[in-house]
Amino acid sequence: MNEVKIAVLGGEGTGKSALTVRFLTKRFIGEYASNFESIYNKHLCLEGKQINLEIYDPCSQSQKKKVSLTSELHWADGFVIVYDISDRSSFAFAKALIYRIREPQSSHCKRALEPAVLLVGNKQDLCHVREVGWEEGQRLALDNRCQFCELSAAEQCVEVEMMFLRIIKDILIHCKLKEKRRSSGSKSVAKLINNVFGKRRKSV
Ligand SMILES: Nc1nc2c(ncn2[C@@H]2O[C@H](COP(=O)(O)OP(=O)(O)OP(=O)(O)O)[C@@H](O)[C@H]2O)c(=O)[nH]1
Repeated sequence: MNEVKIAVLGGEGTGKSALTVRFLTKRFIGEYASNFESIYNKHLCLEGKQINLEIYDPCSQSQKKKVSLTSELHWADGFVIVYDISDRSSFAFAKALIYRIREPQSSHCKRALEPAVLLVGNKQDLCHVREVGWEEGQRLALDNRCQFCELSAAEQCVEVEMMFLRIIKDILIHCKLKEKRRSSGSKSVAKLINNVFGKRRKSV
């Protein structure tokens, strides 16, 4: 069983809960409790692999709050960073979150490889009052080795599902690479030990 942990982060009211609930229940209910944090659990089968998925949806976070993320960086295998395309300040907050995740010292928290990140421009149905261009989102993602998409939790069920499946697949690829590195690392340590003791044995 593969364990996959995703933290859904972003500015206040960007639609973190709407996206999470849409993925888990296929529904958009409009208003979501924002005064408590939740970890949702879901079992799924993806490309023949059994996955135990946990999704962390924090309680309402003030954008003025310091972007510390220490516990999230220890807990999560991947991040969905959400901004609202009709709210420029939420894009600035998403940028700060991505910079924090990509800081060199952050990668020491849980892993040898940097975590998977998917940047999401939500509320695409509000494109008539758009404040953040599609290209800006794409550029931020490209510059920081993130995946990117724009969608609407309110109007697009399939796209939301595809978005979560995309980050899960990305996390599984990262896990595979990590295992490969670990096993090739232990092989080279074994080789080194063998060389050293092999040489000693010869000289006795
Ligand atoms: N038009 C539109 N509204 C949306 C969309 N997604 C969420 N909303 C609305 O945006 C508001 C905030 O959504 P939430 O899901 O509570 O956002 P959140 O990021 O979890 O909010 P906090 O936990 O308070 O930070 C709600 O009124 C939602 O109905 C969307 O795709 N389009």
